Amino acid sequence: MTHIAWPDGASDWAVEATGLVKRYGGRRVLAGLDLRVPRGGVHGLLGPNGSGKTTSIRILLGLVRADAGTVRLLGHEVPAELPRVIGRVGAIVESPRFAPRMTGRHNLDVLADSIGVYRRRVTEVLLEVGLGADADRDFGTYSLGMKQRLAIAATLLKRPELLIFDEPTNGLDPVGIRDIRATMRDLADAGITVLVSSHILSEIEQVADSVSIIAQGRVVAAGPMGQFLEGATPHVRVGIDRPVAAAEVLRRAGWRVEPAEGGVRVLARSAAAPCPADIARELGRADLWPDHLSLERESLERVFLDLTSGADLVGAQGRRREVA
Ligand SMILES: Nc1ncnc2c1ncn2[C@@H]1O[C@H](COP(=O)(O)OP(=O)(O)OP(=O)(O)O)[C@@H](O)[C@H]1O
Repeated sequence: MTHIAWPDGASDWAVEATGLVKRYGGRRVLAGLDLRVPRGGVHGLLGPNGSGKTTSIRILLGLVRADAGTVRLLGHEVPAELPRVIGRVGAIVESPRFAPRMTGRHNLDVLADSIGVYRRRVTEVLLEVGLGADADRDFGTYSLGMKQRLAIAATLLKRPELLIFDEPTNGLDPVGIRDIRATMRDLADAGITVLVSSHILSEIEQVADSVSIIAQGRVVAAGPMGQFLEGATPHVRVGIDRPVAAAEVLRRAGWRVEPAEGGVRVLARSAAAPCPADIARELGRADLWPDHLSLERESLERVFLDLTSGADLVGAQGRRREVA
């Protein structure tokens, strides 16, 4: 059972993978994975470590052969028609290798020559990723974030329509992460489709227009980002120094209550969102006084955790969150 929330009639996919199965030894790493990436925007492929993100991406790029299933990249079947489409796709799957004693620009010049791209394109791509000012420094002196941006610049040389990045912010500091995020946003705004994998929710939440959540080798939820959060009812976060007593009172009053840092989280009694004033009144009657109450929207994090938390995911399908 999956939760797919693409708009009716959506059909313009940059990536369309159906029923992908991959086994390593006796182990099934992909278990019938269906992945749709709409043309345009940033699409996040979000999943815990080991869920099959890299394997899926490698299959999309024809680097690994699936045991079953089909892949279409920009409308072409992969791997059969790969030569016809690969020039329109840029990817970073592993750490790219550049020469440390050559400048960023020189590294790209060499690459441009080898793939038959004019060198003036090198200047353009360096500017596109914000490396204009550092282009003439040795690659070895770059921060990790700058190295990663140079790798992105390299993928842009051929003016791709689709970019695929596997965990591009791994190992970066917060500034590097922010820069990569901004770069991905800029590229998408310029009309390139960006598919980016990550196991870090907040990163995807901040940059992606749509998302596929992958767990144990399958896509368990997918759709435009707004769909995930819209369907979810808001909850009230209650900051209180006696959370156990507060939870008891609120449960008796009919709310669903969960522990939360510094207090409790109150979920809907019915389809309507819980009302902070009602909660405050109930607590006040029991001589319990919260230091704050805030109405919060469900975050992608909660949806993700519900969908990917081992036992729930496999066994208790009824408990899964509907996002459609
Ligand atoms: N070449 C291989 N041989 C054997 N097992 C593999 C191989 N490649 C991947 N695996 C296994 O397949 C599973 C999925 O790996 P994959 O790298 O696709 O996941 P991932 O979601 O990208 O995880 P991570 O974020 O940790 O990279 C893992 O258990 C991994 O150990």
